[in-house]
Amino acid sequence: MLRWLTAGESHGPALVAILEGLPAGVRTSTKEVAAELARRRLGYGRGARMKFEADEVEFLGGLRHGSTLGGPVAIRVGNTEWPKWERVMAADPLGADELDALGTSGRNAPLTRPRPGHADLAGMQKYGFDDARPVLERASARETAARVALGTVAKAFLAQTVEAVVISHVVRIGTAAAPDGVIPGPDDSERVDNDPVRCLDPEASAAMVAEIDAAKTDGDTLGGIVEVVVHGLPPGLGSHVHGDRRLDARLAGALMGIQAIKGVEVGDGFALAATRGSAAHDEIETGPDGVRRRTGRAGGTEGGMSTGEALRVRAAMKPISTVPRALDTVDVRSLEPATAIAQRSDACAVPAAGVVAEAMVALVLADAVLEKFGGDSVAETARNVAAYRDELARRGLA
Ligand SMILES: Cc1cc2nc3c(=O)[nH]c(=O)nc-3n(C[C@H](O)[C@H](O)[C@H](O)COP(=O)(O)O)c2cc1C
Ligand SMILES: C=C(O[C@@H]1CC(C(=O)O)=C[C@@H](OP(=O)(O)O)[C@H]1O)C(=O)O
Repeated sequence: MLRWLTAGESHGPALVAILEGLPAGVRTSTKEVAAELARRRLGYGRGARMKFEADEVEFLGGLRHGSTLGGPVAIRVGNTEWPKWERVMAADPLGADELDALGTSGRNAPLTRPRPGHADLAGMQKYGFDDARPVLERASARETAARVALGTVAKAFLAQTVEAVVISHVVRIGTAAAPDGVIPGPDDSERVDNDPVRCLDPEASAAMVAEIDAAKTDGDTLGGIVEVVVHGLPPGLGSHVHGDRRLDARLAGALMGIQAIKGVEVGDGFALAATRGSAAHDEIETGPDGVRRRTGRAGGTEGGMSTGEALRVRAAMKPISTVPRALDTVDVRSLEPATAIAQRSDACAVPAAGVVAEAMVALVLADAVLEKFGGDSVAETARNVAAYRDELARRGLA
């Protein structure tokens, strides 16, 4: 239904992202994408590059006068670092003089001391490189800017069809955790973004900032956990009929596809494993809004389908792998023990990972909405959504 693809290197001229399969009439703009990209750059613990680099957004196709045309949407996110890397990352072969001028030091120095936890060593083994540069350029989470650009369009589609709102917050950085049960509402986005670590609980936020400061002082890095919450989804997105159509499986795959994400939890997932069924499942009752779950432990999916309750998924991020107090490694040329590459880096990027996770969840949900409701225009999709909701109401089920 909906397909997406990104291309580009961390220090190349630009990232390019394509979204194919979106109906006509989704209202969005360069300004809206730029605002989402700005959210991704924020967060206490990000490295120097976030300050001096800007994201240059340009729609290359699929959008006219602020409305999608039904064709592939193509977005370019320019890397303002490019002038410094023009030679090192040149697409075309360099002449002998240019190669001489470039040399093998500074930015062009071969990176032969792979970082534990990054893609360096496995990438060098797999692709036959003896330099980590060609690997890290694409493994870098710079690529997540392209995903967030597409996620902005997916979010607009969700808002304009099913009227769903996607929001995220940070629930853990290192050992500092937000209290359980603090879940952002649909209007809390600004409040979350105004916090330095995008955490809703002020005390936990202060503890997270202190933990980042301590890690930096020790030349160390941190990971954590983000939670994405989606309000307003209809029941019945995804399906129980086959594993690869399950909404929870599709969300987990998309979140695990983000750099450094090593665990995904739907609702109270892992905690539920330790409780009895009577205390784990969300009992069903009728009320003014039709048939509803009394609690939200399942995180808004049952049987691989959305339940119509708030969707809640968590993603666990491992600590940043460029550890300033460099870790032990091996120099792949000499095979002698060495310390790993440790250039400038983020100390903690969990707040940014939350924004990226929102984008991935929005893309999966936009795909699931199109699968269920179809439509070649936003108006058509919205009509189909309204007809489904009317039918659920007629049956007393919504
Ligand atoms: C938003 C974001 C920013 C990141 N920044 C850095 C960084 O500055 N330095 C670093 O070594 N890793 C950083 N990472 C993590 C690496 O991209 C990631 O650890 C690496 O790709 C290997 O992860 P993997 O084992 O999941 O592939 C970042 C990840 C994300 C999501
Ligand atoms: C550039 C971004 O993140 C980068 C992700 C990243 C990594 O290894 O994943 C390493 C760092 O890049 P550099 O080594 O050039 O400083 C981050 O700055 C970004 O998020 O826009």
